[in-house]
Amino acid sequence: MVLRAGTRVATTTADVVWLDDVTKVYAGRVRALDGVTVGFARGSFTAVMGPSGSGKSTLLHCAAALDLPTGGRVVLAGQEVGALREPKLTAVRRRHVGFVFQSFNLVDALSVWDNVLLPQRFAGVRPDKAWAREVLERVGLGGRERSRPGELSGGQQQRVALARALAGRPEVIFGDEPTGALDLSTGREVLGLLRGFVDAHAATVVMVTHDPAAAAWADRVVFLADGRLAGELAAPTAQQVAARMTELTR
Ligand SMILES: Nc1ncnc2c1ncn2[C@@H]1O[C@H](COP(=O)(O)OP(=O)(O)OP(=O)(O)O)[C@@H](O)[C@H]1O
Repeated sequence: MVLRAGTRVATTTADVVWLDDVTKVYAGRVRALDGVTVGFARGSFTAVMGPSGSGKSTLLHCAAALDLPTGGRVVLAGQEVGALREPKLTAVRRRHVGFVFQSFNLVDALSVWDNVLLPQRFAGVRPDKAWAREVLERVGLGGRERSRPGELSGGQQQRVALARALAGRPEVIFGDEPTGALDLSTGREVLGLLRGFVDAHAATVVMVTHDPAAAAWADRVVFLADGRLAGELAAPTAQQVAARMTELTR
């Protein structure tokens, strides 16, 4: 099948994101991903784990259309990413993807409310303010709309980032160590919120983490080793995940 820019691809599965034999080579020699085929179904919560340097961030970046693969295909929200060029690529990302990073990445000069609506404004879409308000309520920040990020705790800032990721009703939310900078109980709250949005709103979450306890909140854990898929676990427990990680790092 020849795919043109903007072509919508009919996949046979309910996958919101699909990587088909994806390879990513950096600087012509570092094979960060090597023939990875994996899909992320609508309404699912997936954790991506693997030893340091195994390709987790690269997978996330390729899946989120932040980077293009060297080989293979990435289909995001029905669009073949590799067939798109800027500014269409950015438009697809802004419209269909939400991000939650370890470092929150909020704009300090803006209020909580303006941070939450920022991606939609960048995307040039009319913000759904009623939904944004509801999302802020759900993450426990109703009434803090006028606060600045610097006035909030780390956990509250990550909840703002979560509200921002959800406010545009993205097809998929990517988390890059979203609890990495949080203490245990605050991290649990954020994971519980992500889990709640998957269960109640059929949100789709793909999260890179090093923490087996965080991965245990997911429906499935996908393991990477040396840029290749190294198995997966459904309905994982933290103990199972930790045991698998020990095998992979041996
Ligand atoms: N921009 C880049 N240029 C060159 N090599 C890169 C680049 N980004 C990543 N790599 C290399 O690709 C491989 C995979 O890196 P990646 O960051 O995806 O792994 P990771 O599993 O996320 O690692 P970590 O757990 O340490 O964050 C590593 O060997 C890394 O050094």
